[in-house]
Amino acid sequence: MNAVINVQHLKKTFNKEAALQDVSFTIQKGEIFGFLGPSGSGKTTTIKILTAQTEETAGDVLLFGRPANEMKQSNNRKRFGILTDNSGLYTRLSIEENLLLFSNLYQLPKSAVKEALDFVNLYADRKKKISQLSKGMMQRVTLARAIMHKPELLFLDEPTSALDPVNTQHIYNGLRKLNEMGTTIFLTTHDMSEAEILCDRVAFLHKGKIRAIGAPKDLKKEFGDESITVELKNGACEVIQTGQQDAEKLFHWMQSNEVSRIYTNEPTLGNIFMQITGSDLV
Ligand SMILES: Nc1ncnc2c1ncn2[C@@H]1O[C@H](COP(=O)(O)OP(=O)(O)OP(=O)(O)O)[C@@H](O)[C@H]1O
Repeated sequence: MNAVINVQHLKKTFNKEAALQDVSFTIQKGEIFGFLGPSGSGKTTTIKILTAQTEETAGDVLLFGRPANEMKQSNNRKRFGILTDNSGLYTRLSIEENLLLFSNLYQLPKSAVKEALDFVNLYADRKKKISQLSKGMMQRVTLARAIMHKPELLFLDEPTSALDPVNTQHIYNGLRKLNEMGTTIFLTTHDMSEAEILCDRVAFLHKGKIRAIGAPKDLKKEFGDESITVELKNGACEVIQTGQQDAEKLFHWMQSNEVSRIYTNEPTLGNIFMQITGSDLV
């Protein structure tokens, strides 16, 4: 077993209100794992517990086989990186100066700063002061800091929530490369297309409970029907099943050159979330 994260029966209450209820999951080395849920479902609370910023009320939380609170120890800090919305950047310093400070702290070579700036597409803006940055640029600087030391485990809380499509794509490519080099990634999002594009497995979190967990393609198979839609040249739209009976219909339309388009009726992760919980992801 190569579990990087192992969470069993995790519970967290704030003033007697349950934020997490009996949450269990494991994440293997090299996975990109997505925690999907609407606002208030408990995503950030989970990241805070995993990164020892908040204590659990009950349950077992192991990182690299050790209790999560040991990750606070200085010899363990280098093993993971965290991106949250609480930036902790020095606003009067430039982007580059902030990253240089961080690289010194972790005794990284100077080249790590350039690499991190390229990762988040900010090399040209490196002299800008943090106080002058847009929300999306700030998010990219925080991400640069989180990945700079090439951690074994990376926590990303809504990593692209403030980014435009071009930078979002750039970050996705960077995260894939980092993952190929061995970094395990735990990310939270309520963007289901982000989860589909990036994640090997996802968990659906709703009101502090995991409602489903699995690879996006397996969840789609489990919760989808096997129908396909056939659009005919006369404008009609026919939904047919993938069995013998409807195969004959399809054969007939194809033979008589009536088919304009064919597509599967695969549900999106958002459809599945709605089907399971009765509510939207946003
Ligand atoms: N420090 C706190 N004190 C009291 N309640 C809290 C605290 N932190 C979180 N909560 C509550 O716990 C629940 C889960 O919150 P959490 O921030 O984990 O949700 P989330 O899924 O990350 O939401 P979002 O997508 O909006 O960030 C919410 O009901 C929230 O109000």
